[in-house]
Amino acid sequence: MTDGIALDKVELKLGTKEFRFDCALPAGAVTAITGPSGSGKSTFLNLVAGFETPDRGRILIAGGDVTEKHPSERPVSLVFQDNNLFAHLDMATNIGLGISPSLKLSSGDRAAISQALERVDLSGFEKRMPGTLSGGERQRAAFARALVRKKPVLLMDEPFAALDPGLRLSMASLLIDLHRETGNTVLIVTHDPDEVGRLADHAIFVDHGQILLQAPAEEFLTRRDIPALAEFLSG
Ligand SMILES: Nc1ncnc2c1ncn2[C@@H]1O[C@H](COP(=O)(O)OP(=O)(O)OP(=O)(O)O)[C@@H](O)[C@H]1O
Repeated sequence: MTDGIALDKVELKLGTKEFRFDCALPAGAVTAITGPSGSGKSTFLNLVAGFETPDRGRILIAGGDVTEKHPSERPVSLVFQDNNLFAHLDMATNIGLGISPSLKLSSGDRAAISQALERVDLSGFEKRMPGTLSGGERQRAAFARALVRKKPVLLMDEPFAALDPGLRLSMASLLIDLHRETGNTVLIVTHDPDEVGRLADHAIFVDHGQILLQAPAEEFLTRRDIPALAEFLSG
């Protein structure tokens, strides 16, 4: 049993692809999910988020069995590459959806939304529409939406992949700051070994639907004995 996240002998078949995940990820740490394209990184995250349900095995979050729970009932918030903002809703409303899907927001909730916008350097953006924001601003807004949910687990699927290198660095340092403040458990899917070095305490390497290595980030980045990992690390 773990306070973090466990995939306990999880098996899943999607089309012709088979996935087997059996691992425990530590609470309060940033774990990078890496691996070649098509290896199963997003599927791993989808199992934790509840967008996929295992054929066998269990998913545990903070010691609780969430295997049969709907995504909305799991103690997680999500940030994806395309940030999932609704184009026809202003920023305060988009972020409010993180608190209440029915948008029954109290004045306290509205204050929390403004605070979260401030925290990601978007003060005063409440009435702006997503289409009027730059890519980096939209991604910061997605962080703000994750922040207001105050969930113990943050799941991110290549959240910085669409950003230019400078923005990628500033978003990474924002993530590190937010992680220090909240102490939450973070899973981040990334293609980029440099991002593992910058952000992660631990890393797992997925290949053909299985975990080939789980290790502290420093060890992970220096291992050369697994050919697929060596290839991934050499870029
Ligand atoms: N619903 C599905 N039905 C059939 N095959 C699927 C389904 N979902 C995913 N797959 C396949 O499973 C494999 C793993 O997909 P997944 O998206 O988890 O990989 P990934 O490691 O995140 O890849 P990438 O880095 O390219 O985003 C891929 O070959 C994909 O085509």
